[in-house]
Amino acid sequence: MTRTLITGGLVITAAEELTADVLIEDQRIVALASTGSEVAAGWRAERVIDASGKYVIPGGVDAHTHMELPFGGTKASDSFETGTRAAAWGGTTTIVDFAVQQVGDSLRAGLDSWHAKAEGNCAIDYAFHTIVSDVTDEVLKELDLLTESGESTSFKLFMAYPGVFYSDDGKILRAMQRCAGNGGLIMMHAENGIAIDVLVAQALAAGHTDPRYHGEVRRELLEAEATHRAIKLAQVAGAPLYVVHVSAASALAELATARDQGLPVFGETCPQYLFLSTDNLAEPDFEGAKYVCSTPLRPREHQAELWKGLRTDDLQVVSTDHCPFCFVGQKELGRGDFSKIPNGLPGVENRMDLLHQAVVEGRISRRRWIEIACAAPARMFGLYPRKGTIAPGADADVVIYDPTASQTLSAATHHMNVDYSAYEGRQVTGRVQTVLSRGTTVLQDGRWLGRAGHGGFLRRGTCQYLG
Ligand SMILES: NC(=O)NCCC(=O)O
Ligand SMILES: [Zn+2]
Ligand SMILES: [Zn+2]
Repeated sequence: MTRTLITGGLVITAAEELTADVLIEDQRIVALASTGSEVAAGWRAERVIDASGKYVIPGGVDAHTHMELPFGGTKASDSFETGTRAAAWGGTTTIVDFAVQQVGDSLRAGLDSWHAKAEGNCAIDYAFHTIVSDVTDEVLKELDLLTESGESTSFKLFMAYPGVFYSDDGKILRAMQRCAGNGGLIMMHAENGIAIDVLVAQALAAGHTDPRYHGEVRRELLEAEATHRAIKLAQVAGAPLYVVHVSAASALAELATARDQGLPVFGETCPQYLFLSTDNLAEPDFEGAKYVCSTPLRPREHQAELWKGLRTDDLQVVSTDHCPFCFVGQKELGRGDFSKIPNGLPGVENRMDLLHQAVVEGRISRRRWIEIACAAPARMFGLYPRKGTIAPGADADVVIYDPTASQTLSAATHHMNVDYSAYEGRQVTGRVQTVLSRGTTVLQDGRWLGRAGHGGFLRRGTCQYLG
């Protein structure tokens, strides 16, 4: 047995902050005691990490990533190896990626192919949601089996992307009805894709081909309408609902109304919607393509509403929707036709730092930072308290975070396999110093010690916000 002791840091969880020593045995946290207390003074360990002046926080849980996702004739540029390494550099120690069901195939086939991509390649632990592209009687049975076994207890459906991932309302309702009975959680990409495709064709016919039109045709109203419809369908089915990548204030208002009515409706937003805007999409010389994602970036005014939603718990989770495509050779596929720009932004390495910057700026508290980035995603997707907290019995996924270090985010220094940073040149205060993944030090004082294959697949429980 190897004992590790982290001494003297400010331990921050979603529930409390205390200056404490943390005792780890092999892969698990076994005890916490106030620094300087008699109990802590009696602890001995082979390895002692001095965290004085630093924060000791749970490793981040990023519940929305797309490593190697095939999209728009290309595939996301981070593999499970490069993407999970970058995640760890940024203080994230668990990702939940999306296994994709191809139309005509089973969910099983999609999961098998995602296991093959991830197994033996991840630096940190990982789990899978399943993207359901084809709701059939057989697939409905698979929703039961996968939820029961814990292999995948959450299922993403799309109201967008007709002809690719899109499900009509009938299919959505049937999947929701099934999850109402089996405990699975439906995740929704809420945009009216049928209407958007009409607007895309009209924009292109009018010669509007630049990246900024991506934001214009994916109208806020069409996110709000789809969010409203998804909530009503979930209500009819008696099922819980988790709306992914919420970007529009009016979509958030739909969630807030539903939650005020006591409905089991949850929402996620992403750093890009909190820190970037349509100004980025409008950057000249096709640079706006770097910021094409769906739902799209919105005008700056939406950011204050999203921050408010995070403070009031109308939004519970911040995930990255990390789906990187290089500018050269990938985003460029859409020169002359914005609809051919592969959708997605890099960010798995930046989330913890950007949210800490929000702490520095007084937008959220330190505990709320840990709640929305660690504890809530773990609870939402059945991983708590193994992940998302620092407590006896939890996996020793621990980050020593320097809250005073300053850094400049840049593609020149990041570890994601993508040739640009969506936050190029942005100064942030705070930096990950050391990262433990199940007790193993994968990053120490800016030195990479991790290895592909250390990360293991996580079976999950069901959503822990439901009775
Ligand atoms: N979000 C995005 O633009 N790309 C990834 C796929 C999705 O989450 O819809
Ligand atoms: Zn989506
Ligand atoms: Zn996504």
